[in-house]
Amino acid sequence: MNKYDSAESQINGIINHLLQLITKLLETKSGLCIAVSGGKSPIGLFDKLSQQDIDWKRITITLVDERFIAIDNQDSNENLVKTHLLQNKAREARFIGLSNTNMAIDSVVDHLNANMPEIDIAILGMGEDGHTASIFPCCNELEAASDLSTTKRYIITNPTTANYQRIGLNMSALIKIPHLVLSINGNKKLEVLEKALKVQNKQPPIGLLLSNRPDTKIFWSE
Ligand SMILES: O=C1O[C@H](COP(=O)(O)O)[C@@H](O)[C@H](O)[C@H]1O
Repeated sequence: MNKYDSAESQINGIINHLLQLITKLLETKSGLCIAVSGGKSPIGLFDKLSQQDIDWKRITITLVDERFIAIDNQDSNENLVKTHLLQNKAREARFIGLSNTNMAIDSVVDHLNANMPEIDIAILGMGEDGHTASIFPCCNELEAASDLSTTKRYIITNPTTANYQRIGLNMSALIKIPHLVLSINGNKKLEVLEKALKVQNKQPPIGLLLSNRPDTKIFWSE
């Protein structure tokens, strides 16, 4: 785990890692798909990442998860990404969102499962309950969302401790993404993460992810 003494140095650490990784991957691939998390934590990272000299025309940005709400809603992860990441130099990136409230949620998920590109890099977050993406320890869908044998990638979850119905990548899809970055802040989340690193079961979801992907690059600051 990379621990930093300020959020600014943590962001710089993640950016350096991403710049090296993206440059290397673009030597052999014509384009890359990067899935990012929403919530409140990634705002500073998005603002800084948007200013980097990256060949953004070759980058597709998508989300690891989304709330099933209109995209102009303040709580929409798409809204957050459009406001903070798809700005400055990153305006040239392509974006694929996950929510479309003009369609029934099942049809949206079917469409995503049939059409979404493979993801090369995911920037994950974690809640204080150990959820990652929209796989919440409290949700009734936890067992299905944690089934590592499923070939479907996108699922619906209904968290009981957070608002909104969600659409997101399931655990099987998350652990197959070649490059995983986990960014977390605060002592409470550090405590949850350190406990989760010792478990092998589905509780909390971040524990299942990290036990399957010990190569995940973790960045923390208070
Ligand atoms: O609901 C969500 O929560 C997690 C963590 O969010 P944060 O505000 O505590 O950083 C986030 O990673 C996920 O994408 C989001 O939809």
